[in-house]
Amino acid sequence: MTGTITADQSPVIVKHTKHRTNSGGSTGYIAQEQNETLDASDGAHVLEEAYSYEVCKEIADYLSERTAIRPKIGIICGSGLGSLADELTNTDIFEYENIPNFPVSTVEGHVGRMVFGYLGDVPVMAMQGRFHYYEGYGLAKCSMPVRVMKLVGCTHLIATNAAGGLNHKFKVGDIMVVRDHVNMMGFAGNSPLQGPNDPRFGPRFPPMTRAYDAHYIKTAKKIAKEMKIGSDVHEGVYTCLGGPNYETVAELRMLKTLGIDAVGMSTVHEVVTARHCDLKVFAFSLITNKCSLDYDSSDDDANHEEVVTVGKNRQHICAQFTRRIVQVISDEISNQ
Ligand SMILES: O=P(O)(O)O[C@H]1O[C@H](CO)[C@@H](O)[C@H]1O
Ligand SMILES: Nc1nc2[nH]cnc2c(=O)[nH]1
Repeated sequence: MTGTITADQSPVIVKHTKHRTNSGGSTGYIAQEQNETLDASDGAHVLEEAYSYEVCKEIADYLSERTAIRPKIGIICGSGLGSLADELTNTDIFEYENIPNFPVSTVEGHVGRMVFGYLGDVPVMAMQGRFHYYEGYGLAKCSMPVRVMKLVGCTHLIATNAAGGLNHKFKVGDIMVVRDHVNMMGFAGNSPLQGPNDPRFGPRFPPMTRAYDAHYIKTAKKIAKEMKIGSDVHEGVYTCLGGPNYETVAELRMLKTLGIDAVGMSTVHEVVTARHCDLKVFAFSLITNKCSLDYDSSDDDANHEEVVTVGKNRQHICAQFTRRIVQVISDEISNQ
């Protein structure tokens, strides 16, 4: 462990930890620098695990060398939506535990594998399982696969998630196309981009005013109409909280007052990372539960079984919806 001094003179501890790597068939360890979070025990900023450009490239190369599929579109499957990846054909599948330096999925409804394959005739790579802050992974680590997607050659990210619906118009099973997000964890000083910036990924201060591509939002709504699910598909603002607990009524009332339509525990940091490295983003939430804004509500308490069950019940619609958006994006990439 080495100490350095930051611009604000607070002590910084850079930890060097060992990371599992099994490239080349043998299991070994490599040292890797870490990014910072606050260590309450001594008041120092302790960098949490960040993946350098070289390590992300190593992971991207590991994947690219083992598949001939060259995706331009990366997909992250939300809770219960992993079956989206089961729709892929001619797949090359990488279990997370076999990818060097990759974390593992620990949440039910997140299988834990990277699937390369074809959705229709479009090559994609899909994360069947994402990483969450509440699993003990820092935001940089949660978002690292987005950088890997970029280095594999993706130009677009489609992020899906399960979320609680705050907007009274939303029903369980509806889809909310994400118009924008409120980065609550960012307000609290936690960002996947914290720490030294590597300009090979993107700029120190990336804009977020157009985080979610307006053209794809419009396209998605058109697709919803064509699929005759227009009344089940909305547009709205998502926020991510740290979890793993669901929200209190007072917290939900506050979020609603802030203009939030759906709340979850993912996606925002992935999108920040994607925009930083200039990926175009389309995201949608499957509304898996209604958020109780009333202490006397007869709604069931939020629970992950319901979240996963609703995901499974709606997997077919979500897969069709995604497939059509992927086709439009792919056609546009081909015509550029
Ligand atoms: O955002 P995804 O991974 O879809 O899942 C959402 O659902 C889980 C809680 O039920 C949390 O992981 C939350 O983030
Ligand atoms: N934070 C949060 N995450 C969710 N994921 C699915 N439903 C919910 C919810 O109600 N709250």
